Amino acid sequence: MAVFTPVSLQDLTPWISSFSLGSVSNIRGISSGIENSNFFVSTEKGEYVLTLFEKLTFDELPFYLNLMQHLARKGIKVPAPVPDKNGRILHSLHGKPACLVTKLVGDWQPEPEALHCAQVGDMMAKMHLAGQDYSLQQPNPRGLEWWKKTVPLILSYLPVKTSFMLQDELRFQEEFASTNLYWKLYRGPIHADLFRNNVMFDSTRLTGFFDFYFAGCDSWLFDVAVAINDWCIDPGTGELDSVRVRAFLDAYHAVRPFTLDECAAWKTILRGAALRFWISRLYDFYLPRDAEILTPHDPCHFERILRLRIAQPAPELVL
Ligand SMILES: Nc1ncnc2c1ncn2[C@@H]1O[C@H](COP(=O)(O)OP(=O)(O)OP(=O)(O)O)[C@@H](O)[C@H]1O
Ligand SMILES: N[C@@H](CCO)C(=O)O
Repeated sequence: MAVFTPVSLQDLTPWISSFSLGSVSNIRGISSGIENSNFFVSTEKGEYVLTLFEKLTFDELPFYLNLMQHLARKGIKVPAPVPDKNGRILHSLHGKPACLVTKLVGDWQPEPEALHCAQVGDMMAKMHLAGQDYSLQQPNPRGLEWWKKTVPLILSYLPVKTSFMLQDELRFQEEFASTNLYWKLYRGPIHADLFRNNVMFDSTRLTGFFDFYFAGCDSWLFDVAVAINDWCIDPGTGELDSVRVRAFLDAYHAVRPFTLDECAAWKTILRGAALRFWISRLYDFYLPRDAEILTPHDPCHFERILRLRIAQPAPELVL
């Protein structure tokens, strides 16, 4: 279930007249997704995706929408926000912030292979480089500051040993964030949530990254680590698959070579990326915002991944 705010063809007809897209012939709610209300919209000019933002505000959205526009203009495969006749990309519909973006062809890939991972690594590196001159700034909304604020809220729900492990890892990450090494890592706008279900493929061809609504400025390596912890694992165990890891990292490195500092930080950042989703999943599990709607993701999955990343040597960033 995902359409929280219904939109009818009658609602859309006057609304779409502020765009140069001709008339609208169809609107279909999209059933996946749990954050926003999404619709496929057919117009005389083609197919688009309409999003009504259920939580993000008018003040928060310019960072995300302008980033997508900036990246799309530089040839990065992402949905491009469609400007209206006055050039505006952020709108209002039924009192909610809304935008129209280009529709990506294809579907997400639930069982990626090396050829998928290589394309994601390649496009991510290109996206990081393209984001270097993006003018808006926003810290990663699910970065260290959010971890520090959120962990105390969930500790009381956890078995004592688990809560110790969570606090130990948070301390470890805080110490790392105070080192010179951490601050020497390349940083800029990152997607920060580039899981399998946020990348579209048309058969085996990558057609775009989407769902930028957790993006923020953080280390590029953190973006790589988030993706590796999802694209290159056995979902049953969390173990890394060396073939897919190599395909991803080599493709990224071929576009934007990893630095020696990044090699030194890699294991810690991989752990941090696992911690980030362990915390958010614990938070959604124990403190759900809309209990009747959300089916929370399994937090244990990322507890398992974190334990593995702590126990095992990290894969070589560069061979
Ligand atoms: N630009 C796009 N082109 C094609 N399909 C899209 C596009 N944007 C969204 N979709 C479709 O809508 C679905 C839901 O989108 P999305 O993942 O952004 O949902 P959400 O509710 O915003 O976030 P979440 O993934 O956190 O639940 C996607 O799985 C995809 O099928
Ligand atoms: N990708 C996240 C959910 C959306 O941010 C997760 O799997 O926990």
